[in-house]
Amino acid sequence: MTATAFSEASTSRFARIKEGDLDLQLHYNDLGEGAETVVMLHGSGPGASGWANFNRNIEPLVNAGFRVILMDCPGWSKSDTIISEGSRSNLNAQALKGLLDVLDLDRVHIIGNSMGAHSTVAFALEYPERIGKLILMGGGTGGPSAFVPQPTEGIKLIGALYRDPTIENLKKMMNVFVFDASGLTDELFQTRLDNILSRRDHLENFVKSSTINPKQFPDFSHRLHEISADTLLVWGREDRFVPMDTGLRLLAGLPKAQLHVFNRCGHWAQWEHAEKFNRMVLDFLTH
Ligand SMILES: O=C(O)CCC(=O)/C=C/C=C(\O)C(=O)O
Repeated sequence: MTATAFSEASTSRFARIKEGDLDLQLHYNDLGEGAETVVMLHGSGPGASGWANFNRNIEPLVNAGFRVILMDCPGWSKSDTIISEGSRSNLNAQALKGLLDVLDLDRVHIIGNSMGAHSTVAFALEYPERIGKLILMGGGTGGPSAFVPQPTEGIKLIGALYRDPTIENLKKMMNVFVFDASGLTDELFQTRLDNILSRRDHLENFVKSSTINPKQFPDFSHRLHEISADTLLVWGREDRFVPMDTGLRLLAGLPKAQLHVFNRCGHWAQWEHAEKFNRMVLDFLTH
């Protein structure tokens, strides 16, 4: 399959999941065919989606013979909206379990970005028999940084954009996402703003959730030793959303972890350093 052979629209799918107390329609993109499947979980910014976060990372995996599933978490993109009163990491993990059951997938590799990485750790703790290898970028535990005041400037900008979704606030947030903002095009800003404004219910419910429970992503540090999966941690040295020392804590706590830190890189390592990131991921998954 080549880069032009698939698009968001042609790979867009919906599934009804019933998992515990969740009864939701989830949106996902389904690409490629292969005995092994890689699930990608996006971050928590307004307008995020599997496609928005990972569109630079799908093709090499599909070409290498993996099936790729991009799950849009409850409350994002074309998935049903939700108010999260407890741990959003566990809520997303529960939703993923439901989706894997519907798709009849026993065991998957997971790539999680930020909130997606927090959710991957929750999934690995809840359903250890369902995971292969893990790749965590800019997240994995909601624990505090030892060095950077919290909430970080990036997380504050996410909150401002949720409350007031203007192009100005979007640009402020996205300029902090990356180390080098020159790659952010007007088209990218506009696509993201369209995503944001198309689901006001998601924005309102995110703000409600954060008001009910400001700690949506619990600190899993004390349970990291339970995860026996091979894990690749990837961080941007200049991450202004989830600071790099969080990656060091994951490295210390996860028994089979290795860490790669990109310099000249913000919170979106998979986008800013896509080529090298893709090579590293393929090497990690196939050896
Ligand atoms: O609050 C946290 O720890 C997670 C923040 C987070 O998930 C931010 C992600 C941002 C994106 O990658 C995005 O919106 O595309």
